[in-house]
Amino acid sequence: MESALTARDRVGVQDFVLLENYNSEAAFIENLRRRFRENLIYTYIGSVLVSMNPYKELEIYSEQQMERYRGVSFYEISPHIYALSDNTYRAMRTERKDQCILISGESGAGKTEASKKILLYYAVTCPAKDQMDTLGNKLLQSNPVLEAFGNAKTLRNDNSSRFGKYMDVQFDFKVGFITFYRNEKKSNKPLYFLLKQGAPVGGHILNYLLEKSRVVHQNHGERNFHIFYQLLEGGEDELMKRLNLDRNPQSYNYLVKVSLSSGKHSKCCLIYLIILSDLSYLFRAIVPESALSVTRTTGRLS
Ligand SMILES: Nc1ncnc2c1ncn2[C@@H]1O[C@H](COP(=O)(O)OP(=O)(O)OP(=O)(O)O)[C@@H](O)[C@H]1O
Repeated sequence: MESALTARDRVGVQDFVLLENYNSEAAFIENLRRRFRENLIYTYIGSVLVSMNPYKELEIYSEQQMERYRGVSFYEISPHIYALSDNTYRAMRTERKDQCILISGESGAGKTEASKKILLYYAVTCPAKDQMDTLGNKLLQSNPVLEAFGNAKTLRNDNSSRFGKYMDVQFDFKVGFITFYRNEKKSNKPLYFLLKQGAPVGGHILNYLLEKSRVVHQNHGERNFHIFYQLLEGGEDELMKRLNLDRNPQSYNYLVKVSLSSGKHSKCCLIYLIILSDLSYLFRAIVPESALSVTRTTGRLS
């Protein structure tokens, strides 16, 4: 198992706990900066992962990288969101307790991307049950739908989530026993329960605090929810005709700069409300329901 840290991994300190000047904000920032210059965007503070948005594609999310982090202890290898994902998964299996990963940060920090990386890690590395082997993929594939209705371009982020998201992934388990033998005699104890499978079998995505006001008002330089533009751009001709829509977003006040008193029509608002009410059914179809859920906090990102 490869666990050696390269010289590059050792730029600065990879855990702020090891920072000599640990109570200096300047030293903290300087360490982040030194690592960031080397495209090392992850640094630990103990079990918390600090992530910096590189705003460019880095070659650190491949399947080979996932393999590197599988089953390896947190501190043996350079900090990574896969390390946190793997650690959380293993804690769930060994402690047999629900786990929670809390992702926080300002707009554009990379929270949504981080959550996708975590899901991708589970989709690729967790054992899969035959009938459910695409669950991780289903959760991932639901993202574009959610983002169409809940994301919009803002001044800080071209794909800003305008709602809070709670997502849980449920894993199956099987209770097993180990019976210990001493001198070929069966001992009464101990009997251990084992979490044997650990395959993702279900999940939920809950949305809350959707910024509904964006439908009728956006700040300068910002846009309405993606779905409006996607509908006008990609909707089939027949649908466009039925909804009496024209393809040019400029025709709609709500898709350019809004003036509520203007005479232009606001059909998109109505369409949005109808589609939004259908969304829960759509998700029920994509994401099957099942048993376990998550609560324990193990880390913070971004
Ligand atoms: N790990 C990463 N690698 C490369 N680019 C990234 C990464 N994380 C984020 N980005 C870039 O930054 C953009 C903003 O990230 P993201 O949408 O995840 O931010 P956010 O914290 O969810 O913002 P908001 O709170 O506004 O929704 C992404 O669209 C992507 O271009």
